[in-house]
Amino acid sequence: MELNVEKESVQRGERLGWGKSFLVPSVQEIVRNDSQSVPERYIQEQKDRPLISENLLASLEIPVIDFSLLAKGDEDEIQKLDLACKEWGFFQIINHGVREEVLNKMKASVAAFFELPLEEKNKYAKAANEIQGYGQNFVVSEDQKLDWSDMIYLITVPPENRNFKFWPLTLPGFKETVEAYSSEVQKVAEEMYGNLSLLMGIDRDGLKKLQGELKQGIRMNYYPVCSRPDLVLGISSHSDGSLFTLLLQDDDITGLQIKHKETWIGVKPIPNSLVVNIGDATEILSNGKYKSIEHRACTNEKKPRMSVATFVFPDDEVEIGPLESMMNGSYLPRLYRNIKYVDYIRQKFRRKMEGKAHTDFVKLESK
Ligand SMILES: O=C(O)CCC(=O)C(=O)O
Ligand SMILES: [Fe+2]
Repeated sequence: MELNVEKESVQRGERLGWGKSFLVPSVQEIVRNDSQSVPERYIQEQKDRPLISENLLASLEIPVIDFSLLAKGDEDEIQKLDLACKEWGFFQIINHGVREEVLNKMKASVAAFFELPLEEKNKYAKAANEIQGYGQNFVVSEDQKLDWSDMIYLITVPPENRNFKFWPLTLPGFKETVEAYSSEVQKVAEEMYGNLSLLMGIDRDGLKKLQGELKQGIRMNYYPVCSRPDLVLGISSHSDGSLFTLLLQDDDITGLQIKHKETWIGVKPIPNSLVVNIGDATEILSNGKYKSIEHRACTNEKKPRMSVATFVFPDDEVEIGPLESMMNGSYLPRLYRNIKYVDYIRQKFRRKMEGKAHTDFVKLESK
């Protein structure tokens, strides 16, 4: 119902953008002013609180894929990728080709941005009706619990979609570094796109032909220290709306947790690797074979954590739906309806981040 109303207004030619979010205070600033107290709005309901004290099944580790083997067409590695996407929806990639120097510069640039005084960062603040810029997204009501993090989100590919009013251009090297990182990560994304095509039974360039070139947005997350990491979440449980996401994280802090077989598992970083996770769009294209997995980020008392999430997604106007090759009569019936990508994303941004509620929205009733 709601979606139809929105479609009509798009037809009337209104530019709605991807979504809106209430403006909220900087958590970094809250901690700077008072490092001990945790305001009520950040204290999660009991059921959502992280299990900090548990060992989080540390022995269970997500798969590791050697990306250089995929690029060579190594059959065993492609099978490993299939299993990683199917059973886990999350894996770490090594030998991905993004230069170590670029990874380090990217981390340094993100750190330098968040170190800027608040007045300076606020020059790049997002407006309530935009998703790009410095601030927080997915805040859709006044009484919703808030995440213990700040972020800056920038659309990076295609380059003509960059909106430099949100880029801290006065920060030395920031633009060059983000551009270099964006283009090296995009190559990894292209390789992944090709492999996903093969895994879904179409030609290597099949997804590109069907869905067009990959778009890209980079979300830089900053999680300040928290005196009560047992009460808050850095990012609430959610799945990504992307085709897939490539995450760069600090080497020495385990903050990311994924829900695997109903249990939260911590993702221990492998230095210089990237974490890849399947997004909602791939879940829909694959007719549910590869699921977008719920994940969240936890905080700690000792050290702020940063992460860089690169989301790759199709064009707004592309219709996503299960590929023909992923449906097969009564054996593999269609499980999701088709939806224009921009409509999917708009409904996603209209709700708070809430586990898998978003893919359920396009799921068909029948099992
Ligand atoms: O910081 C992390 O580990 C997770 C970030 C994330 O899930 C996101 O930005 O969508
Ligand atoms: Fe995410």
